[in-house]
Amino acid sequence: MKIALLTSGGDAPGMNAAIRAVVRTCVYYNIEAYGVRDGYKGLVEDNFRHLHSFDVGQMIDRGGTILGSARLDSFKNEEVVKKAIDNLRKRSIDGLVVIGGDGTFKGAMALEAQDFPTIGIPATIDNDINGTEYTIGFFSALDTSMEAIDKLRDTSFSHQRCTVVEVMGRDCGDLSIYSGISCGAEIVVTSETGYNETEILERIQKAKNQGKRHLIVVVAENITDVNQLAKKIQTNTGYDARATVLGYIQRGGSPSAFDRVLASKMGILAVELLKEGKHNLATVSQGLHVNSMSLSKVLYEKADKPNLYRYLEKLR
Ligand SMILES: Nc1ncnc2c1ncn2[C@@H]1O[C@H](COP(=O)(O)OP(=O)(O)OP(=O)(O)O)[C@@H](O)[C@H]1O
Ligand SMILES: O=P(O)(O)OC[C@H]1O[C@](O)(CO)[C@@H](O)[C@@H]1O
Ligand SMILES: [Mg+2]
Repeated sequence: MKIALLTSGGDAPGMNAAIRAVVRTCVYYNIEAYGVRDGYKGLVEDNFRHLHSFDVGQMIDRGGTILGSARLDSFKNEEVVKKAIDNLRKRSIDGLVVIGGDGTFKGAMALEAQDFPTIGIPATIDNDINGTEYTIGFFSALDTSMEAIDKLRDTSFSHQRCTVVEVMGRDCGDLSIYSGISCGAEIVVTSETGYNETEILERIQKAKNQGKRHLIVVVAENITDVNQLAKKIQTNTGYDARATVLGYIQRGGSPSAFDRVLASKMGILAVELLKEGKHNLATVSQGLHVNSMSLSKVLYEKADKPNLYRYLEKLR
């Protein structure tokens, strides 16, 4: 049997641990593993490499992805997907493991629609895949944002400032809300909370009137210009205000223990599913366990996520 694997979309800490687990599990079961360079781009350009056990040594602790990643918009085109499948079939590859976010999973569904057996492993700092409680990379990115906001708190307190911090997550507020809980932020704004500038300014003004020395406001990306918001806070509330965009540091760095374990469990399961002839599935985290679920369900069925804002309210 031959299995190919790729990483796609934004890189996430723990992708290397997932690659390692897929390759080493293949070696365990006498399956040939082939790494594809730069996501779907390498699939279309026929950029494959046979991977051995030693090729994935010394990397469980490394951020990024040794296979490289890319965004290939043309993969939405059926002809481009067919070209990728031609390359896979030419090499007699029996199944493919794709490691990435929701977009990557849509690519997996496009491959399945053309009858190519595919398994998705969720890896994105955004935690925006419905059917899995957590995605690989999310908690590592959270550690990074938590450490950064802790540092901002030091200077924010010292200078009696209102500190506005922009956190990544595309359209999903999870990284922002978890950052807010773990750093004790006073206000968190995400697409789920909605953006009501007047109300935010009123709340900050109220904190000032109550004698609060400083404030942390976490704002998810794609909501508003945080520099402009800081200016408005300074003009309207009496706080000196500054904005910081955390940006791509959230994508890098060594994966946390949680992400390494999650990636290892999911990598093993992905290979075992293909070995058993199962596909069109994603690996998902459910509590402390790793399970599998159909790609369409994982993407489109609304998950019953806990309402984390509840915790924030009580901690204010
Ligand atoms: N509808 C689709 N059909 C086929 N392929 C798709 C589709 N959507 C996305 N893809 C492929 O998946 C790649 C990765 O998707 P995307 O850029 O959305 O990142 P992602 O996997 O969601 O990761 P992240 O959001 O963490 O950066 C795209 O560049 C494209 O090649
Ligand atoms: O790397 P790019 O293409 O700028 O994408 C940025 C996006 O990717 C993510 O970092 C996830 O990988 C999102 O949080 C962000 O919106
Ligand atoms: Mg995505």
